[in-house]
Amino acid sequence: MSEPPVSVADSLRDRARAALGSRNLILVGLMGAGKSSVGRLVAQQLGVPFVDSDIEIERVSRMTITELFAAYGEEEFRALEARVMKRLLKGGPRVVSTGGGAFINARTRKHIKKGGLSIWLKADLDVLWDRVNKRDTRPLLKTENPKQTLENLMNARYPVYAEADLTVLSRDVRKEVMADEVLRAVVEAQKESAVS
Ligand SMILES: Nc1ncnc2c1ncn2[C@@H]1O[C@H](COP(=O)(O)OP(=O)(O)O)[C@@H](O)[C@H]1O
Ligand SMILES: O=C(O)C1=C[C@@H](OP(=O)(O)O)[C@@H](O)[C@H](O)C1
Ligand SMILES: [Mg+2]
Repeated sequence: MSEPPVSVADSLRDRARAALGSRNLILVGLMGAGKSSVGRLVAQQLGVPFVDSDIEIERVSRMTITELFAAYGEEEFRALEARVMKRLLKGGPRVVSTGGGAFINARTRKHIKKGGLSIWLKADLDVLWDRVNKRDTRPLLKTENPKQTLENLMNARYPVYAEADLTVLSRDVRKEVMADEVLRAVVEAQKESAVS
């Protein structure tokens, strides 16, 4: 009996799942890049658990990110974030979406590099701004000129995000298209490491 035809989408999913193996896939990048929403779709496609470090931080602290920043400041938030990330990365495979500052913190970055395959969702300022200015849940953008603040963060952080294992351009296309591009990047990375 002949095999049923395998759809292109199924084979991309299967190939990405095989390429990931038991590693975690960790999404990094600036606020608004789509880490939380695209990460969730990628996990569904791969059939592995999804965790978002911000949601996990809010769960363990029983406070919102905004409340944490207001009560304890950014430094304490980063220390908590580092501890939560270390724990989330212990098991695998998982898709882990990080908060935008996680990969910038040296301790957290070390956990991420050790904990799996990192992928930078890279976007330009206008794409990010269009997305983040619709909500006021991001304490770092509560400034007089939040678009300028976002641009300053881009300038400071992009060289660090560039240390991620993989990069995918986050643009104005559907989240499902972005999720497919992430899967494709995972497959391509595996092919390249097999050749070298
Ligand atoms: N590819 C996309 N197309 C349109 N809107 C998007 C896309 N990716 C994310 N968004 C929207 O942009 C906002 C920020 O996305 P989110 O996933 O929270 O980003 P991050 O976690 O990187 O800050 C959300 O409202 C989300 O629905
Ligand atoms: O860039 C940052 O430093 C932050 C990004 C946020 O997550 P998202 O990138 O998911 O918005 C959240 O962790 C916190 O507001 C700080
Ligand atoms: Mg997020």
